Amino acid sequence: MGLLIDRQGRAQLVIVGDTGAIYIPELPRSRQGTARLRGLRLVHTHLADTLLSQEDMMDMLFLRLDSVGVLTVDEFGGPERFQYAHLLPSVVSGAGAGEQEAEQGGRAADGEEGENKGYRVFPAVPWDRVDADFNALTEALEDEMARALSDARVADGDGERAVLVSVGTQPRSLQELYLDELQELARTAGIAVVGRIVQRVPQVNHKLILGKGKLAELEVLCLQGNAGMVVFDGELAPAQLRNLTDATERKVLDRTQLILDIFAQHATSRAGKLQVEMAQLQYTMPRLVGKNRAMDRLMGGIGGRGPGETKLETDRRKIRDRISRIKGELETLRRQRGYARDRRAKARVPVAALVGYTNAGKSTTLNTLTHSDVLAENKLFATLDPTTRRLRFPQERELILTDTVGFIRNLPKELKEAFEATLEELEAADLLIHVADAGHPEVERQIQAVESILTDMQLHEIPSVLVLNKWDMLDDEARFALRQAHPQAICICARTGEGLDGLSAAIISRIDWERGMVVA
Ligand SMILES: Nc1nc2c(ncn2[C@@H]2O[C@H](COP(=O)(O)OP(=O)(O)OP(=O)(O)O)[C@@H](O)[C@H]2O)c(=O)[nH]1
Ligand SMILES: [Mg+2]
Repeated sequence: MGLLIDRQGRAQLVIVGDTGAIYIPELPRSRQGTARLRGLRLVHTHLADTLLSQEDMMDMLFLRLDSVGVLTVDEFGGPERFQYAHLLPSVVSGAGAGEQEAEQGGRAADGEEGENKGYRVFPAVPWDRVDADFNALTEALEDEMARALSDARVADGDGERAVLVSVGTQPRSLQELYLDELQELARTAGIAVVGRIVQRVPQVNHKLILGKGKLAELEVLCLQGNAGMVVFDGELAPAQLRNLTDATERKVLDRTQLILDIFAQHATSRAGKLQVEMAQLQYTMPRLVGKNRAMDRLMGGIGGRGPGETKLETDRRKIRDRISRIKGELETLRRQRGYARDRRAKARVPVAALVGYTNAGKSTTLNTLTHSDVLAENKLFATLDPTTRRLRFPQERELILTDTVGFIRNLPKELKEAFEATLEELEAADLLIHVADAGHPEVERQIQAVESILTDMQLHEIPSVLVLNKWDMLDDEARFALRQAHPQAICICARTGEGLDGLSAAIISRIDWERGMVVA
């Protein structure tokens, strides 16, 4: 038997179960999102002499109960011992706090094992010696939660707050690296990350991705960091997105949606906006079934970016129409760009294109080389539209330098298609200047990712120069190692302009100025 008791001490619900369990019906959604407790505590009986179980803890977590208590019953139905537990307001630090398996009933009572899971379990006492003021306890808890919350607000502004999750078959260390990148993406999108979960599994659970234990851990992190959003690394299938949204009662995003969101924020030109809208529509359409609050965001939530809220109500047919109209318009823009390219080709002005991982310093390099003022900032995908500048060398030599959208590993397929027109600029290039961020811990992996994308796009035959940028961030040892690994590379500091003479010389020497073509 179980009672759900409100803060005035009134029983709101009486639940009668069988010998093994009670089933708590779906409760109305909690007030004011995630910061507060539900205002109900559960007291229930265990017919055997077992104390609070893992199941009880999960109920407390998922329902955000003020507390959960158990009363054990002897063979004659008389009360014996009472034990209770409540959630902890402190922010659980670090990921993977709970690798522990589900505990069996009774064990939770011993020791403070629950501490790092975000709840506290009190020792059992005889039922007539219970001495706890549940209201005072709850009040103190909510106070502390509110305080932790406002501290966090001060620390990271008022953006949305999210917990990042990676579940996969890859080694944990690799998943951590991917999460680092996801965290950078989140930062760029204006989302504060309040927790991370990494789990290595032999096989990913198709329905929910996360097992029940991890889902509980996620709930703890969200609750304590007051996160209204969960971001998964990788792509979620439509059904997974729905299941996770239901299970967590929070907005659920995957990496692709996050990238699309950033693109939507950064798109400025007509073509850029259309391309992003098309990618969003293509990715969103199969995910439109059912109610998913992630769509609020995806479909133009904050600040009205993206295709806009009203489109949410439109049916698939309209979306399909919209996609084909956008395709038409993009085709026109693409043709116009083609003409411009043809003119340049006729004039025999050689073209060099800056390519590279996002945030490597492509725009900064363009700025310093051509004394321009293109937007360069410490954000991923700051540049979406190709920008061209003329670059003059001595002896009347001149070339066109193009800045392009950055690459990222596992570039979502929808984006690749949508940005085809932009990336077409690259096909016409005589020389690719591959800018890499030498100061990034993952520089080698990023260089490889860029090279494999170039191969994918069949651009690997275009001559290229590797540029190791942000050289200023390295110590001598790191410089030596990188030089060894890439003897042909040109080391520069685009911010100060150091090494750019070397880059100019390399560009000049790679281009056949008589024919406007590159020396093979
Ligand atoms: N320390 C250091 N930072 C640099 C250097 N060059 C660029 N940066 C910084 O790196 C960040 C990214 O530079 P961008 O030029 O915007 O990079 P990008 O490759 O155009 O990036 P996206 O367009 O976002 O893909 C900025 O904060 C720059 O100030 C450098 O030589 N040294
Ligand atoms: Mg840029």
